[in-house]
Amino acid sequence: MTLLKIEQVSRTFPARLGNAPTRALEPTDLTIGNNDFVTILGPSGCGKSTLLRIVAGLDRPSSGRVTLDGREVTGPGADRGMVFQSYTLFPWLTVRENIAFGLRERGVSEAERNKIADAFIRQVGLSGFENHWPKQLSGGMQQRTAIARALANDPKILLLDEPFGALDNQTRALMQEMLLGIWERDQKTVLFVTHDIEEAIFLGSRVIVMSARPGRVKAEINVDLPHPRSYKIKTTPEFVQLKERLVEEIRTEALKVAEHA
Ligand SMILES: Nc1ncnc2c1ncn2[C@@H]1O[C@H](COP(=O)(O)OP(=O)(O)OP(=O)(O)O)[C@@H](O)[C@H]1O
Repeated sequence: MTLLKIEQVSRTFPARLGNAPTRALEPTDLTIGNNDFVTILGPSGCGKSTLLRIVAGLDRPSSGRVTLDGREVTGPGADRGMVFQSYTLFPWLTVRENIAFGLRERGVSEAERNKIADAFIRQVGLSGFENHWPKQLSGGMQQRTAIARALANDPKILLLDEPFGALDNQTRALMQEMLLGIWERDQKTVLFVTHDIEEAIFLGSRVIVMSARPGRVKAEINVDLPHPRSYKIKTTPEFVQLKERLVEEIRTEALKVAEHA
């Protein structure tokens, strides 16, 4: 069943300070089904974040429309859970309070929201850190908290914009496994932006490759690797073959960017 529909969505940023307008996104179509895990891969500046921000309702398209569960997106809403690359926790709230923030806004009782928050704290492996402040956490732990905060609102779709981009490789690999484990268990719908090819394949059921700016969908590749996936899958011939194909696709686009730089 279709959950998210992106129809002919484009974005041009208006001219500023004598600069020409920036065409960030060509008219783009994308359909995401319930429980899909879709990864969007593309060279720097191809409009990945722009597309995600439009789906989140943080920006408006210049043309086209986005519908979530049949309703047009016109602004932010609790039906979409967002996680960014930069750490966005509220510094004045503890881990538990950060995770329970949306529930508090919705008027859920303290006992109930603590119960829900603690369940997500366990899921993301943060037991024992409930009462820590964000500044006491590593980058990986902050992102675990941000993911738990997004999940605690039980959104229809999770929107993740390079959530592991600032983490070291070891932490990043562990976070990928954690997120995939949650998806495999709870069957959430996820739209995940990355420029890391391995990450896009390991996590995704489908990889969307975007072209160089102005971005458009250049290729859609199904990832038919079995679940549950462990990190060991990254060295299988099937994985390596997919990786080689995507390296070629991305390289072509990156070269176009370099030629115009
Ligand atoms: N608010 C804005 N005003 C003007 N131009 C913008 C704005 N936001 C983005 N752009 C431009 O639109 C293009 C696409 O940007 P976007 O951040 O969506 O790319 P991206 O694919 O997410 O890049 P990266 O992988 O480097 O994060 C870029 O050329 C960027 O400079």
